[in-house]
Order: sequence, then structure tokens, then C-alpha cells
Amino acid sequence: MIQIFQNKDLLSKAAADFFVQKAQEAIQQHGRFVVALTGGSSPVELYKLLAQPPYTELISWPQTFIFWGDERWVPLTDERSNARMAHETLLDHVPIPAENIFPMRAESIEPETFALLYEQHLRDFLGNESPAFDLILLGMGDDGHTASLFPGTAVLHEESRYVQAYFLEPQAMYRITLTAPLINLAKAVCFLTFGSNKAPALFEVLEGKSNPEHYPSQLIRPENGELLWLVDEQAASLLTSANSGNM
Ligand SMILES: O=C1O[C@H](COP(=O)(O)O)[C@@H](O)[C@H](O)[C@H]1O
Repeated sequence: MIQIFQNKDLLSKAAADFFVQKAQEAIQQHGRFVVALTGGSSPVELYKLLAQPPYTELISWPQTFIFWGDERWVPLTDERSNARMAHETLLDHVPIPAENIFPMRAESIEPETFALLYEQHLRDFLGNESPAFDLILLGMGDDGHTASLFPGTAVLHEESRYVQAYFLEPQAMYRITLTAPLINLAKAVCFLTFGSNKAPALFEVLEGKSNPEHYPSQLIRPENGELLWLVDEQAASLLTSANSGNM
């Protein structure tokens, strides 16, 4: 489902409503809410909203468990860290126990080893049979990447591993990412996409030919879960109206 908003503020409010709804549903159904956060610029407003009333009071933070969809392999204090941004905008301002937060980073360990450990932890935490997050938040880059699933990378072809680390040559840094097979087990996946710079890729992802090698966001198709695209009018400017619902 695609929902189109006049601007980023309305989109972020809708994302906050969706987050609260998924948190309340999950806690009512199985006593906890397990979510993977996204990095980048797209979720900043959402995280700030979740840290404020009325949203923050509608979420049971002690029953909320935070993972990440991807990370830059940099120290948690580095300004490029997705976890640092989430702490600054959200996690440092809500009553969530530190032991409920699982950043994709540890010191004194190789990224590939860390990815294996993170995957094992997720399998233990979510259940090995079908490790399904209650919600995965995603952004989409101007090039159609999502999480750290970048165009032309081998990780796009991953079929069995749920977390992978690899060296991303153009950025000269390691990336850690959930893979498409794990993301597609989620009960709900929500993309946040705004700005005219995203319009060409959004058109290709949603209405272009199947080409996940160039537009990795096309890989995200939850098997049994809900897929929601929250998009602003600028990002949606190239979509046909048949594909969208304006809000
Ligand atoms: O590298 C990344 O980029 C994507 C998209 O970022 P945005 O700034 O366009 O929102 C993001 O979803 C991902 O978490 C991040 O590591």
C-alpha cells in the first residue's frame, strides 16, 4: 500500500501513528514489540515525534526491543552511526531499558564475525523457525538502495544468511545489514520516502521493470506481512495516480 502526503511533517506523523499501532498490537498479542530502526535522514522527524507526547506515552518502552536494519561500521560515537542518531533523537529521551537496545556495532571484533553473532542473537530472540520482526522501518536512497542493500552488491543475492557484513567500496567502509530474506519475514515493513531527489528511483522501484540489481528496494516484498510506503508528493511526482492514495 502506498500513502502520499503533502509534506514530510504529515508523513512523519502518519509514521508515528503506524509505529504506535504496531507497538500496541504486538504487545497485546505477545507481550513485546520487536522493531528494527532505519538510519539516514528519513526517520529523524519520526524519532523526534516518538520521543514526545502524545506518542511516547502510548508506547510501553520496557516491552519494546530495538534492533537496526543496517549500520555503518563506525564507532557508536561517530556522527555517521545510525545508532547514534537514533539515541540522540529518540532512545535517550524515553524510558527504554538499555538491555532492550541492540546496536549493530561492537568494539574489538571484525564486522563479519559481528554479523554472525547478530544473526544468531536474532534467531534466538525471534525464534529460529521464522524470525519475524513486528515492524521494520526502512528508508530508500536516491539510488534505490534500502538498509545497506546497495545496487550491484553480492548481498542482494543472499538466500540463507539473515545478517551480512561487507566492504562497500564506493564508501570505503564496512556495512552491516539485514538481508532481504529476513526483512521479508517481518509482520510489517514501512518505508519512509520524501523529497524530489527520490522521485526517479521511487518510480523505478514501484512502477518500473523488475530490476532489483539496480533498484534493491524491489527486493522487499514481505511474504505474509504488511508493506506500507509512506511517501511525500515530491517523491511521488512520477508515479501514476492509479498506484497511489493521497492523504
Ligand atoms: O545509508 C543509508 O541510507 C538509507 C537511506 O538514507 P536516507 O538519508 O535517504 O534516508 C537508510 O535507510 C539507511 O539506513 C542508511 O544506512
